[in-house]
Amino acid sequence: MINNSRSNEKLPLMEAFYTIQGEGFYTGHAAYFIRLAGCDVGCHWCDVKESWNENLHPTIAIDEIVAQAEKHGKLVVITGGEPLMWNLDALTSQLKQKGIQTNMETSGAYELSGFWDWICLSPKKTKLPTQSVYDAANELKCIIYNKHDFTFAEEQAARVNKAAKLYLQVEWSKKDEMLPVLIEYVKNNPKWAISTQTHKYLDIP
Ligand SMILES: C[S@@+](CC[C@H](N)C(=O)[O-])C[C@H]1O[C@@H](n2cnc3c(N)ncnc32)[C@H](O)[C@@H]1O
Ligand SMILES: Nc1nc2[nH]cc(C(=O)O)c2c(=O)[nH]1
Ligand code: SF4
Ligand SMILES: [Mg+2]
Repeated sequence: MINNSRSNEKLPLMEAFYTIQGEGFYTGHAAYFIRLAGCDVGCHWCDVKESWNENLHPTIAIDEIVAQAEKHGKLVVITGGEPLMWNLDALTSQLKQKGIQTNMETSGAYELSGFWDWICLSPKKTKLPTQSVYDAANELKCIIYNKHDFTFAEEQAARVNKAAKLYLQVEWSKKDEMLPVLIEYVKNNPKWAISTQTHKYLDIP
């Protein structure tokens, strides 16, 4: 049941910016990113470790986050940090009331909340996804840092719902070493597609 009332709830916000989605199924599409603070999953290669401690970022009223989002197109990507550490029902229902598409980037480590048009699940070994996110994910995006990550990716593909699109994305610092391996893997296992962090090549946020 969507809560239609305006809310005074707040969420910890690291940053919000209008850019081009760099990864996964929506690569190339203009999107307003809302990066919520807080994450305890602890990926050693995480490219946004500044987001981990929510106490270092302000808490902002959801009304205000939505008012800013409204100024920038019709597609929002909620990311973090780990966005599912927070209940996202109020934020996503308000965005939808404004006619904005709600996409999310998540590790799936917490129970699903919110009302979503698209969920990108990027599972992590340190804190596996909940069943609620395996069931709802629209795409599975597994990060390849070393060869063992292909095994982990196959295990995750077996757990996610069968409609989810499957992507392998090279960990940025390992791309010179692992991208050729990833390319061969996808040629041999064509149920997967490659996702690259195109925004880093384009030098945009
Ligand atoms: C920073 S995370 C935030 C959302 C959520 N915590 C998650 O991990 O899905 C956004 C996306 O960036 C990916 N990512 C983070 N660091 C990366 C890196 N060094 N190389 C490639 N992808 C990375 C994550 O796996 C995830 O798909
Ligand atoms: N351009 C751009 N695309 C992205 N896709 C997922 C991102 C994220 O950090 O969640 C991201 C990001 O930080 N920038
Ligand atoms: S789950 Fe996401 S935000 Fe958290 S450490 Fe891993 S990549 Fe970074
Ligand atoms: Mg990023």
